[in-house]
Amino acid sequence: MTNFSELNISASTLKSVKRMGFEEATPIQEGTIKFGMEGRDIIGQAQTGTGKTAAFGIPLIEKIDPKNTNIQGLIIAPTRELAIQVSEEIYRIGQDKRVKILSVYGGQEIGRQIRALKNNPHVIVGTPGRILDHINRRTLKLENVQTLILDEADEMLNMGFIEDINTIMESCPAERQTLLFSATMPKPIQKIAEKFMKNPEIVKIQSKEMTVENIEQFYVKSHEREKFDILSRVINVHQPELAIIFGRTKRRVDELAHALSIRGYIAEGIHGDLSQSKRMSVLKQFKENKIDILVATDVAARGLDITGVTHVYNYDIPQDPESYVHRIGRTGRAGKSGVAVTFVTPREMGYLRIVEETTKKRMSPLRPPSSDEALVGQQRLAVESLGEMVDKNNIGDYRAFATELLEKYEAIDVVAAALKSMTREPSDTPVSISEERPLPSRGAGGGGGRSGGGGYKGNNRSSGGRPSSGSGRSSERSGARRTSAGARDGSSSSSSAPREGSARGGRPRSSSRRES
Ligand SMILES: Nc1ncnc2c1ncn2[C@@H]1O[C@H](COP(=O)(O)OP(=O)(O)OP(=O)(O)O)[C@@H](O)[C@H]1O
Ligand SMILES: [Mg+2]
Repeated sequence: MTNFSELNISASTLKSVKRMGFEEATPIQEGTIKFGMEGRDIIGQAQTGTGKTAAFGIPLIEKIDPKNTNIQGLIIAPTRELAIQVSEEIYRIGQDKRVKILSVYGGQEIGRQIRALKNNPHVIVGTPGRILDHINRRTLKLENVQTLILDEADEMLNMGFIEDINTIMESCPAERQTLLFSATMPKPIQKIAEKFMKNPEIVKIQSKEMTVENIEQFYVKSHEREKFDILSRVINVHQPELAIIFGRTKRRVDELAHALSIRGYIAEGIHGDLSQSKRMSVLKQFKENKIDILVATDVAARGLDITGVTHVYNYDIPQDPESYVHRIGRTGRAGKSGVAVTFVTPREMGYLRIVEETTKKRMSPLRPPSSDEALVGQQRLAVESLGEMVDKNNIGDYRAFATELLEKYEAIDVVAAALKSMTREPSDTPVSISEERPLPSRGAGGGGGRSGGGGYKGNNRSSGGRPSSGSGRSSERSGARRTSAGARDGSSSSSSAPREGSARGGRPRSSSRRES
């Protein structure tokens, strides 16, 4: 472990980093900060939650000349929420040097951004679509950019973003430093990356597994129709402090959030069809623990750093192993522990094996808890809360009523009744979750896995092909049967499983995560 003071960083940055509570550099920080400060191009890969933001943020801030009024650094991130989060962390790192940071992303009034751009920020953090928009309006001048950073680099260089990234790169000087970071870097994408880098230093923090050790990983094999009830029971037993449930489509997320609310959980959904203000308010409430369960599409899978997320549930197994790595990486961050549970239908077992092959980590089978076990979980929670209330001792106002009750009833019955009233008893209020089309079937055991680049994203849908303009989200929405959670698991004959925003106007599927 290296202390930041041994890394030759300036006094002002050191002061900022100390204020952020960082003492020792994490391995990726130790491995890249030196090269970054030497001006080298870097591909940095390290597990989720291990401090990659500061690994690129510190050398970036070190190179900024605050007296120079040009934009000197550009960071591109795949989602709006991540752009905001990264800009906040970079701001903190550059605070003592008085570096000006501006984030630009879709869904925010452009006029406001144009005015802010006139304020001479030194660093821009943004999403590709909005950055391009500003380039086209000539409101963003990138000819003095010295450092270009792609956070979640493999996602940014994936089919859906690559054209935009190319155009943005062309607006930056050829003589610049380029830094690429991600927890995953499939070989074909790394090859693309190396083409526009100059002799990059490749820093991969080696570990046995691609996912962090402190996340316990489970899977539950279950039919589509059983998933929701099992999920509720598992949640009742786990009693997560904060949980994220990932669903495959926006409709799925809406329905799950609604169903969880009906069953008494404090849950909200987040996906790309919501207004930006709604997205931000949901995330804020989740960070402030006003929401216990965030239900999300992959829009929340990458980079988001939310303290206190103890559990991640994949209600649907993700199609790409990379997506799995990033989703479960929302827990177990910065050395904390976490639990991840992935639901998999019998037909999708092949995907589970491919995930395991990629992460080099086996998931343990999780036996679905019985409803009695789920009830015991909730009862324990009530016992704990009651005990805490007694310990806090601010119940004086209730003592007289307690005495009144105890004159009439046995003490044990009174306490039992209090516990019952506090227990969220497993509810069987009917909920409605539409069946999701299963992923294209894949031989259990890997079925050849991911050969070359062929397994990566848009290319691995050979059985289903690209969704044509007719097979996108909207047709899926209207076409799918709405059934109650207890309805039969109708196996769909379709081999395509559209994901968020896919096939809008016939675009290739991997443009699904594009945002402006
Ligand atoms: N040296 C450090 N000491 C202590 N905490 C740190 C250090 N560096 C980063 N952190 C904290 O660790 C958390 C995770 O960092 P960060 O979000 O940069 O991870 P990441 O590697 O980018 O993860 P992901 O792959 O999910 O994007 C943050 O809360 C960050 O403030
Ligand atoms: Mg990150």
